[in-house]
Amino acid sequence: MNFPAGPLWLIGCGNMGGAMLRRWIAAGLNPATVTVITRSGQGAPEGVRSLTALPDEEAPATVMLALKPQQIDAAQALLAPMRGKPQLLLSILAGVDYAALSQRFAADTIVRAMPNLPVAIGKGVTSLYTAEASEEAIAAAEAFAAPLGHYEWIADEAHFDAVTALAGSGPGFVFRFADALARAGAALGLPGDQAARLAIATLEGSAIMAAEADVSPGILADRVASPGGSTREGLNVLDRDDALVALLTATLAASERRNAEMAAAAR
Ligand SMILES: NC(=O)C1=CN([C@@H]2O[C@H](COP(=O)(O)OP(=O)(O)OC[C@H]3O[C@@H](n4cnc5c(N)ncnc54)[C@H](OP(=O)(O)O)[C@@H]3O)[C@@H](O)[C@H]2O)C=CC1
Ligand SMILES: O=C(O)[C@@H]1CCC=N1
Repeated sequence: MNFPAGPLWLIGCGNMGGAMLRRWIAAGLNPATVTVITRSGQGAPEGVRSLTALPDEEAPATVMLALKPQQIDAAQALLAPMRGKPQLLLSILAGVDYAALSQRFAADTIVRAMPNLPVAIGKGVTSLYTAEASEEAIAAAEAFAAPLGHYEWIADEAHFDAVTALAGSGPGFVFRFADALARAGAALGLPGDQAARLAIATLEGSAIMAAEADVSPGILADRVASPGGSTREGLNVLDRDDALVALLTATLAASERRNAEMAAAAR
């Protein structure tokens, strides 16, 4: 799939915008078609023009908003003098909804995109939502999403905050789990560095196996647990009163709530 024709402007290029842009360039996007605009002029990959104000000699085909949700008004002020309107405006701002975006920004099509950090290695998850789009605009959004890893359209925007909690924030929770697994191993007496290596390699193999399996992770967990063996004893701790499910439900609910607060602040 080819990238849509440029120019592409990124407003903000930090942890997430930078990860996406680096991946796009690795997948063949011509860096000469990209302009990054930030306050500091820092963070753009090599070969990409980096500015602190809008370029006045070109009109962008695509604009991606990659600053913080709390900076949406600054983005609106920054883009106000833009010539014409882009064909596609992508927003990765957590929480900020389609209505808040369309009130502030003119574009032929606005698409909310919620990536996660493994986009950096082409193994991310990107959720997409738009209220209205032509086939051409959908193809353009997918051309940007495809090199990042798995992507899905979310039919109902009301689910977007939950999707953001599960997949957008998800790597944060998984990294924390990896750390906790290692610390638990160290608490049993393993050297810390060895426990960390074993925990990460175990997560890597298990995630790849779950992705390739034709049965659910629940069934795979049962396959690890030999009858009367030690895994079942450990699973009993996670399963007692649905302890792990309850913990993760509370975790996602807290994130979802914060997304809703950020959405309300942007309205
Ligand atoms: N981190 C993640 O895993 C994910 C983040 N997101 C979303 O991505 C967005 C960015 O998050 P993240 O990359 O983590 O944040 P960072 O703080 O790493 O990056 C923010 C970027 O915005 C720039 N910026 C801030 N203010 C302005 C401004 N007024 N004009 C232009 N640029 C500005 C900053 O540069 P400077 O300070 O130089 O202006 C920086 O490049 C957020 O909306 C977040 O919800 C979505 C999914 C996952
Ligand atoms: O923490 C945040 O607000 C963003 C949203 C998803 C991941 N990071």
